[in-house]
Amino acid sequence: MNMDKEAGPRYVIGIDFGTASGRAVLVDVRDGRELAWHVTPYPHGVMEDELIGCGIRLGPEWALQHPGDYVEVLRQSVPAVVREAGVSSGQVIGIGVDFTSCTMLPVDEAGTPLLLKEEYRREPHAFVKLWKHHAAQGEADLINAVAAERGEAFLSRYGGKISSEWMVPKGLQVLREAPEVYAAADRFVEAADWIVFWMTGEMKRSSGCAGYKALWHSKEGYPSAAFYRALDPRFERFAETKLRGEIAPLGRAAGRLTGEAAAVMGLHPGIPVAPGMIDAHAAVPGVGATKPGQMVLSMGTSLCHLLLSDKELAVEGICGVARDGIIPGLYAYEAGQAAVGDLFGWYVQQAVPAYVERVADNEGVTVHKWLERRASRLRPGEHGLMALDWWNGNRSVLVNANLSGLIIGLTLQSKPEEIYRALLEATAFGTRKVIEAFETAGVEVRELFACGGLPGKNRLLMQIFADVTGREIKIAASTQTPALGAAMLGAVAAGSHCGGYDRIEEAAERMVRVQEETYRPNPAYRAVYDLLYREYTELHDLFGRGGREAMARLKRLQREAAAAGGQRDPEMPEQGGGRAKGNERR
Ligand SMILES: Nc1ncnc2c1ncn2[C@@H]1O[C@H](COP(=O)(O)OP(=O)(O)O)[C@@H](O)[C@H]1O
Ligand SMILES: O=C(CO)[C@H](O)[C@H](O)COP(=O)(O)O
Repeated sequence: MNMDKEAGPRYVIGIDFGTASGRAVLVDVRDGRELAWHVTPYPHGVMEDELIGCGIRLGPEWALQHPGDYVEVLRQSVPAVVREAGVSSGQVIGIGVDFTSCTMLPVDEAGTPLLLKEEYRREPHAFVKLWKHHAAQGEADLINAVAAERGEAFLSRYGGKISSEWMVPKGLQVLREAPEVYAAADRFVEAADWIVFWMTGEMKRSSGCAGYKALWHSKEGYPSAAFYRALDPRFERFAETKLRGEIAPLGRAAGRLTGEAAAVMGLHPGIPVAPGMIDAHAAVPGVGATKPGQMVLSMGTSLCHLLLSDKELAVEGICGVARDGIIPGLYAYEAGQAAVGDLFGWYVQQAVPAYVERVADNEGVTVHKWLERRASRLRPGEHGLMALDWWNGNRSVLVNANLSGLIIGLTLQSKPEEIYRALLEATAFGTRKVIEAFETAGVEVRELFACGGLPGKNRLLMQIFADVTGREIKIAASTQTPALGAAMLGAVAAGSHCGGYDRIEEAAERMVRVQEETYRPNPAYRAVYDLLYREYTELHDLFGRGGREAMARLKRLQREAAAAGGQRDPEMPEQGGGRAKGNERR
């Protein structure tokens, strides 16, 4: 592409593919100003109960998506931001994308998703398995047992356990439950890599997705064939065949926009496209974090903790660590909580009494807002409740999707706003556990930044996080931080010769701001929260480490009942984290 053709300022587009929707943001390369953004809800949403359109029931813990929805985001949101910003498409010099992960799908030799072929349209295993598809826990347990028994060195890079959310358990589940789909799949790819392929025609694997979610290491590659064979003889060549593909490092273009993709997106062909980045990782440059000791809390449906450090140490229950994983020259650690916004969303959609909805409606506020206002009037400890935030299992530090939610202290006097506050607090206690795991291992946490949808939605939540962790929290100025981070990668993919930047740190210096207002801990509340945290820890250890298997047994009974045909009533409304519209209304 000849960038001299168009005079004037240069722009980049960042596209963030979240759990329920995708959004594009158009950013000025010179100063990071966001000129326009646009959200496209996924038409199929998240399929948790059945395959939309054909009524095929899914088992417990399934979560699927349709890749056509991602293309819809490109078709709608990209032209919309160019139009709304009033810029010429010839001034767009780079594109970056970030995606939830591990969100994976089987494709054929041509890169076409298997579910688009007639014979697989009704086959759940041919669909995209979303990051929060937890039905591969049995496979994850097997992988962890076999890896520990064989003394596989990679385990320590992943906090000692692999999560059911990742590529290998999901691939193994396909092999065991739908061997014909496994055989028909030329490869399994991250959705982040597939959408870059769709735009550029280049099927490359982003180093971040491969490193954090598919057990790949820049020096050691994937685990050995002997390891995969020990899992299942049919799985021996999994990495060599189904995961094959060039690894695309950060900081370079993965490819250029094809003519066909450019026509759909209303852009010029030839624009450099950066390799896909994990959504939470893109938030790190997006808030301007580039130094050791800086931790970014990417707070949305889930919460991802990203910590930069100059040391590599073994930390309990992290999701992964990689040198150069996000910022060149530094180690980037990832940990996480699998339900945060989704937990609050579940409560609002599934458990608040009808009167709350009525009163909120009369007052012209959402149920979330009403509950937040009421809960803000309570002092710490006043509700007498304590919750374990494991509604979607525990990602860090216990790495166990068989764990589930819990509230104790309920009485006949308990009020909805009290329960809501207890849920907010539980997620903050979970984050304190993660911070302590890093510090216990000797990895310093000096500064906290928060970004994602939640900081702008719920002030009480942010204050509770500051009080419970006892730390100041700086809030990203951008409400679209992962998309901004992705746009910055687009600027780096373009490089300075095309009007972008050569290094991500340079892009961060020029394109990022944090808000002036921060959340500071309230010392009086801190002391009570220290006491409450002790209670949280006692419950956490009792159910998470103490050999109490009640949660796992209940899940097993649930699976057995489902297998015997007693699945959920199709007339019941969808659960939290389902289709975007229902989620946002309240
Ligand atoms: N006022 C609110 N307080 C707390 N959580 C909220 C509020 N409004 C929406 N949520 C939750 O926020 C989540 C969406 O967060 P967001 O960052 O926008 O999405 P994503 O994680 O998909 O990028 C949903 O799970 C929803 O239940
Ligand atoms: O595991 C992840 C990142 O490593 C997922 O992408 C993430 O947890 C889902 O993100 P969001 O809450 O923003 O939808």
